[in-house]
Amino acid sequence: MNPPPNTDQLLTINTTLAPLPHLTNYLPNLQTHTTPLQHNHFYHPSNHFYLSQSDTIIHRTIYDFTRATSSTLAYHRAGPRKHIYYDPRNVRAAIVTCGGLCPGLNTVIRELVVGLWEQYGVRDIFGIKAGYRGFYSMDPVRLDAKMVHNWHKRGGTVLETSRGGFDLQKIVNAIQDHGFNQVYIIGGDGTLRGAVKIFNEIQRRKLYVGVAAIPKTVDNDVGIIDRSFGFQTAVEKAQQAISAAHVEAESAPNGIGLVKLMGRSTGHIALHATLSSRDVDCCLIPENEFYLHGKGGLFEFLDDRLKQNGHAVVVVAEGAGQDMIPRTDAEKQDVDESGNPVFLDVGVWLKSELKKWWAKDHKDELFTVKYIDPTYMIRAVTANATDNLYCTLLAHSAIHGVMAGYTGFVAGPINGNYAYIPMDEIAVTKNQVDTKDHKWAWVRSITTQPDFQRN
Ligand SMILES: Nc1ncnc2c1ncn2[C@@H]1O[C@H](COP(=O)(O)OP(=O)(O)O)[C@@H](O)[C@H]1O
Ligand SMILES: O=P(O)(O)OC[C@H]1O[C@](O)(COP(=O)(O)O)[C@@H](O)[C@@H]1O
Ligand SMILES: [Mg+2]
Repeated sequence: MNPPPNTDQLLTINTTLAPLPHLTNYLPNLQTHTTPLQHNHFYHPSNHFYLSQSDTIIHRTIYDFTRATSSTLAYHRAGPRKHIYYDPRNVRAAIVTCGGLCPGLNTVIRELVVGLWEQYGVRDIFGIKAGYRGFYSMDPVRLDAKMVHNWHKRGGTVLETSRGGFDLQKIVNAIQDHGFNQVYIIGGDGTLRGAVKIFNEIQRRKLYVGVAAIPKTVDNDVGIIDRSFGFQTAVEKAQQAISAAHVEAESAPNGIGLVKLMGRSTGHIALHATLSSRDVDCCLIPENEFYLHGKGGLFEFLDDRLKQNGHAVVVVAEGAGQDMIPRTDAEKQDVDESGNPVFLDVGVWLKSELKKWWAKDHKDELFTVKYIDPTYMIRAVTANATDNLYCTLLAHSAIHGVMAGYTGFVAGPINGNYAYIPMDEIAVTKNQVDTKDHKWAWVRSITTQPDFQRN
């Protein structure tokens, strides 16, 4: 074992500040204005109220003190700046939501509108209908603070959303034609990849247009940030499905409760719902391949569990086990309008495999599988209190950043503080469950499920 470090030992951390794009990078003569917050009688700006270029957040906070040096990236802190690069009277802001639903979408829209309206006095705020395609195929909808007043109490997105329809030239032409000079894009990994292209094209055309994105992913699959908004709400809802599955399973001889949860390529919802519920016997996620038959397989484990407890609960993330489900060549090629692979229903397949297994091996014993698929129920809800507050802080962070002239960034929390992260950096990240870390070990220890490593 390594000896503990001396108390006088020094750890040097080399910090590199991630470059944050600014409008003046390509429009050097832009005029600045004093922020209207300075004269807003609800705010009493003190010395530490405004942030400056040098306020940063360090990304990595965990270090081995026995190493003499280490390194990390730092990001600019989100928050109001004293000098802004827009005259609020001339701001024309556009807000768009893209991709699948997520609890809190309406809160983010509401807070963007109210923040622009109340804090900066912006009066020209527009909603783009139905995702990216709405820029060029539909009229923008004028929004005001009164109109969005209670939107946070509604699930979904009042602006509507869609997949596909990304046409870069048409979108940027529409931004120019409508005279938008601030664009707020709310969406997940696909949306962020599109937002990077929009930002690059805006830069290429040297347009006076600030672009900010707010990461939306119920799957929590975007990297760098602590977690995505709506994720906690979804986990909370998922637990209701697990509880129901548990009740059904407990109330039948050899009862299996099977719950399928969202998670296209990551199992965060399944993992967190499993850890919080404690009723789950086996959690199957895309990051950890599993198999059904033979030694160390799912059925051997369930056989034991049914003998011990008389029932079992299995949670499966939608992207898990996809390689095992038989599919036609056409199904293998199937993608949605955004180009995401279309999955077959792992829950339906698993239910049928469970029944086949039982019929073959335990013919005469009673057996029940109750399959619960709460897919859209966990995301088509309003955000809980924590997520609502989080959405507000994200929206306000985005506004302050755009007003300060920053562009091509994503607003998000890093180690509990809000930061501006370059869009192109976050668009290529992926937050997956680390099956080597403590959290997954904890899942394994409370479920005692197999590791599915054939050996
Ligand atoms: N690589 C990409 N380049 C440009 N646009 C993209 C890209 N991937 C997805 N999009 C667009 O982003 C929007 C949302 O993407 P999607 O994958 O459906 O949802 P999400 O953003 O929630 O992951 C769609 O309009 C889609 O066409
Ligand atoms: O049926 P839809 O609307 O395409 O949504 C299903 C997908 O949406 C998700 O919840 C999240 O997708 P995005 O974050 O990419 O929008 C996935 O887990 C799921 O596969
Ligand atoms: Mg996605």
